[in-house]
Amino acid sequence: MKRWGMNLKARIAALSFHHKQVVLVVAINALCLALASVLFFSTNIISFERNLKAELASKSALVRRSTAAALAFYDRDAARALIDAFSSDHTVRQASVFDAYHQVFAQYRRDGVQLIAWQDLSSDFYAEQDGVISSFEPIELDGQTVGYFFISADNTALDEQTRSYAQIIVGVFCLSLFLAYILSLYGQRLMSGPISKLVEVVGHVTQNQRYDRRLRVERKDEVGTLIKGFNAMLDVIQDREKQLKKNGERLETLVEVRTRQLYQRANYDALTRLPNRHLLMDRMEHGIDHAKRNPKNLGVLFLDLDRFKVINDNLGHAIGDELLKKVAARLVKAVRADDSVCRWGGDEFVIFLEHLRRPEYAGRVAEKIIDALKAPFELNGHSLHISTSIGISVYPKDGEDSTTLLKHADISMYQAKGKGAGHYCFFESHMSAMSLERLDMESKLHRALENNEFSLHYQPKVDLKTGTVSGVEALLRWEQPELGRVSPAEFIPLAEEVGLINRIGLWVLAEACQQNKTWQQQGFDPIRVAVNLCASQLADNKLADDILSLLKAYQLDPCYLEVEITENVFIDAPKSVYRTLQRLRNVGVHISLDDFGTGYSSMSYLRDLPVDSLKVDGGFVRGLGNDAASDGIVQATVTLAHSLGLSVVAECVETPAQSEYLRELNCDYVQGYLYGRPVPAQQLPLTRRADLDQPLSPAAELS
Ligand SMILES: Nc1nc2c(ncn2[C@@H]2O[C@H](COP(=O)(O)O[C@H]3[C@@H](O)[C@H](n4cnc5c(=O)[nH]c(N)nc54)O[C@@H]3COP(=O)(O)O)[C@@H](O)[C@H]2O)c(=O)[nH]1
Repeated sequence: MKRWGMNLKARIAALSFHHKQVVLVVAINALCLALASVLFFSTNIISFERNLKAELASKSALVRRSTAAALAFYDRDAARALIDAFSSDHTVRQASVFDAYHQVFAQYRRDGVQLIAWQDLSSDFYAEQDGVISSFEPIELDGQTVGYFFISADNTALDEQTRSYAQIIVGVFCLSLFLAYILSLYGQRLMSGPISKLVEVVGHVTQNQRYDRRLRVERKDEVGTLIKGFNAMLDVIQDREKQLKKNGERLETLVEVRTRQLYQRANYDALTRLPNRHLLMDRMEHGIDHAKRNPKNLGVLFLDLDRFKVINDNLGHAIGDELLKKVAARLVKAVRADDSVCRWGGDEFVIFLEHLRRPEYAGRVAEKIIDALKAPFELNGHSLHISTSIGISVYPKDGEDSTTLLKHADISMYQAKGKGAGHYCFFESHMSAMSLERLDMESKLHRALENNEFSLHYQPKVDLKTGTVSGVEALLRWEQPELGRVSPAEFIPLAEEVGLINRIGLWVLAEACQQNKTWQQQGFDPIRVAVNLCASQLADNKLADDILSLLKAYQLDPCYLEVEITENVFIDAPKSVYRTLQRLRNVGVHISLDDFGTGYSSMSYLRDLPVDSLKVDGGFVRGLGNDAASDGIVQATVTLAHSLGLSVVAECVETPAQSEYLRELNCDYVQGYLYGRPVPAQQLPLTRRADLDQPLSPAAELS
């Protein structure tokens, strides 16, 4: 039963809304009809039965009144005549009149009906049997019971009536159910037709994802409002859909652009727009794979710009960046379209040559590149000169994978740097070991300051007129526990490259100032101590402050400090370098131009430089007396310096002849092995008067 109920519930739930409503209406109708039928049926049957009984009771009353006299006069015939009248009434089964002594007085019975005896009569007023109704009552006359009357009749009329009522009820019930069904079908169609359409449109919208269908609003009731609302909702959805589509398209474009940007960012250098190292490696790998299948040469050129750091530090990063862009453009122009020019990082570029007929042709490309960079770069009113050192490795000779080829090109680039600016160098197998050495030295150099491995040696400068030591040049020495003494010519360029020179340079300045003060405190005549400064130190805007602080800290008069700078620091130098030097000079620090004659010297620029003396390069001094050009240069330098009010120092004076010659040329000061090699402070042969023809002997050492 429970299962049946659940099945019915499930079936009803599965019905459409329209059918549910029909079922509901029919069910309610059936219920009402059933109730009405039961009510109608029961009231009618009851009243019919009551009528039958009333009729029987009135018949009984009539007979009792009529037979009372007959009983009183014991007139059986009269009573029988009255009773027999029932024979015409086919419903009466039997009628019996009993006298006061309960004896049958008169009787009628229909054929086949068994007569009832006095003793069978119950005291009930109506003793009912199935399909029979009866009446049994006393017959009274003047208040005295003179007899009894019993009558029974068929109840079949009631059955017939019941049956006919039932037929009517069933008929009416069925007809009205049918009508209710038909009417509710029609009514529901009328009511829920628009809802069905609504459902259909919803289905269409959901299935096809198209929001252009609309329902006609034909009604003004709730369904009409619902349809209006539904249409409005579709309008909103359609608008949203359009918006979404537009947004989607915009997003797609954005994703495309971003993907392109990401690709660009991942594979290209943001500044120069050249492929970056990632894309280069990719291209190299691809090229090597190809070359493995179709044997051919590939070239890798590793470029490092010379002096870029100086320009960048001096003129600022903005100009440095512009310069890199212009260099990149010239590189691209210098090589063929199928060669890959990539920015490796900083001022380093790599050019990958995929079509190299012969390994040596890579050298021609290098030459082309060096030539391409020769013309100055005009930037922000500066005419900048830059060159590049190029290392070359060739596949398959120098390596069969991209990493090895790059490493070998890098190593040979350092070799090229060793040759001076603007050179190239092919990789050779012995270079690997040299490169490892360099790396090793680099790491040792990083620890040298902390480990107190540096010291200063001092070389005297002698006044040619008085023969006295007028000053000393402080020269840095590095005593590395494992490598022994490392030449400054070797480690100073390395310190510049790895960015350690400024820290080391500051240490040199502090040490030299302190030592000079110590000499003064020890009672020696005050002398000037010269310290070499390189370009990146001068590019540091804090340099003047640092030097002034040191002088103050060691209470050294600025006139006892000299800084030696090379002409190269002025090439493309920003105003700040001049300001630094001018500031130092203003307080009395002596400024000397080292290696004079080897750089870009020109009369006009010399006039404006904040310098006090020129130091003739040792190369010219060595040529004195042997080489007319050297003689001429030294002579011209002395004349020029004096005409500008500058003093002249000649370095690397090794022989008395050179010394004599310099005196004749009117040179002011000399420095060289002839007067003393660079030695530690304690061994410095400081003399008040130098013997110009003899090197200072350790015997003359002051203590
Ligand atoms: N920025 C800094 N540079 C420095 C510092 N200390 C040294 N240096 C530079 O290193 C280069 C090599 O120096 P060094 O090996 O000390 O050579 C110097 C002298 O020893 C050498 N010299 C001196 N007299 C003679 C001589 O008669 N003959 C000869 N063959 N060599 C001699 O010359 C070098 C001095 O050169 P210069 O500076 O040009 O006066 C060198 O470039 C140093 O400048 C430092 O602290 N900071």
